[in-house]
Amino acid sequence: MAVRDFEAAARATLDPVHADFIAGGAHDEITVRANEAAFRRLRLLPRVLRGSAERELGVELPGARARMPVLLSPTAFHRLLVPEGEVAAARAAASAGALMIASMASTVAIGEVAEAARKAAPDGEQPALWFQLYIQPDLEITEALVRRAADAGCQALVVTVDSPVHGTHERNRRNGFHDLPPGLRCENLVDLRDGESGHVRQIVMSPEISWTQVDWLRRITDLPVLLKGVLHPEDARLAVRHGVDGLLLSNHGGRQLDTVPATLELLPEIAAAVGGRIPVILDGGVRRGTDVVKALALGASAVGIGRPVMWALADGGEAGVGRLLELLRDEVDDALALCGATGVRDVGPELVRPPAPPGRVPGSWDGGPV
Ligand SMILES: Cc1cc2nc3c(=O)[nH]c(=O)nc-3n(C[C@H](O)[C@H](O)[C@H](O)COP(=O)(O)O)c2cc1C
Ligand SMILES: O=C(O)C(=O)c1ccccc1
Repeated sequence: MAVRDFEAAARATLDPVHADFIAGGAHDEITVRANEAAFRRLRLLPRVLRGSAERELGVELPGARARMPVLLSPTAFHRLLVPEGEVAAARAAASAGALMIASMASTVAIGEVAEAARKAAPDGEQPALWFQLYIQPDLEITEALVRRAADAGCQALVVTVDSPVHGTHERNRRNGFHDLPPGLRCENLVDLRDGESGHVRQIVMSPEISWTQVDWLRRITDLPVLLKGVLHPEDARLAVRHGVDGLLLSNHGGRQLDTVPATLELLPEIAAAVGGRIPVILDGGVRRGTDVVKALALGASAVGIGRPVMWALADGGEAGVGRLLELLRDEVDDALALCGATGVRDVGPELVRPPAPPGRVPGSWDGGPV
């Protein structure tokens, strides 16, 4: 079993329009492919004779602790895939001790998602749950959303900043997929402010959102604030200066600006810009335990997965996501053991190498006299 088996299984059952919604990216999908390709290119160079009987897989993140370094990046519209929607993902995450970032564009209200997570978590464990936010130009609406997330018990806000406009997904355009089908809606946006019961607002993506609103958000909430979608090292430095509590280094799975670099390629530069002052979490193209170890080695505190969660949900609901997380947990543990590492904090850049250049390998025997 591998993550790619979940994709194949999901494709066998999913409406092809929904499969395209999940798989698709912006325009030519160059960045979609680049994310996975960057992991495939990089090589691991293990240490030997220095491991331990068990690996420490737990991570401390702003406001939350998780039992594994793989978290669920925010993804919209889970009820397209299974009737329980986000509740199924939240239960599986809480049982596995994985952090879930609930999407603002969730088809179950954040209060219900949090309640499901609490019930599924082992006794005495607080489920790790963050809320993803698109700052709305109407700050009263934004504040009401923040209050809903805080009241639900979310431990941090993840502000997605790579979406000043909607990404152009040509597959959706070709398929005529523009909205949720009747009966499903963005439940977090129901009955916000305008009183009219049952009224659902549209999520507004606005190019006018700036650091001013990020500063404002930091003033109106005590929750840690992370930014998702910072790619430029200069913006990473600005984020630190604005008192942001963490970065989710993400290109939205190649769904916003096409042709941006793979997140793994940017990681060393972003980690250097941040200089350990705040955690950097990476997502985009993570499909194997070895991918997780590569990202950790290059400076990530944890990694996120997007599409794999959608495939696992489509394939088997809560149980499917449970199997996916168990698989990745085992793969990470295995890769760390094979690297001679005692845990997620025991890996550094010395464990990765670029592939050898094509042609003759330096230092190898060239066929001449020995
Ligand atoms: C179907 C789908 C829906 C998504 N919805 C959201 C969302 O609501 N908010 C958000 O910030 N990112 C969203 N993303 C981006 C993910 O959070 C994440 O950055 C990306 O999927 C990671 O790449 P991966 O799919 O290769 O793991 C979505 C991605 C997919 C595939
Ligand atoms: O598809 C996406 O990537 C995404 O971020 C999104 C946001 C809002 C509604 C639906 C999808």
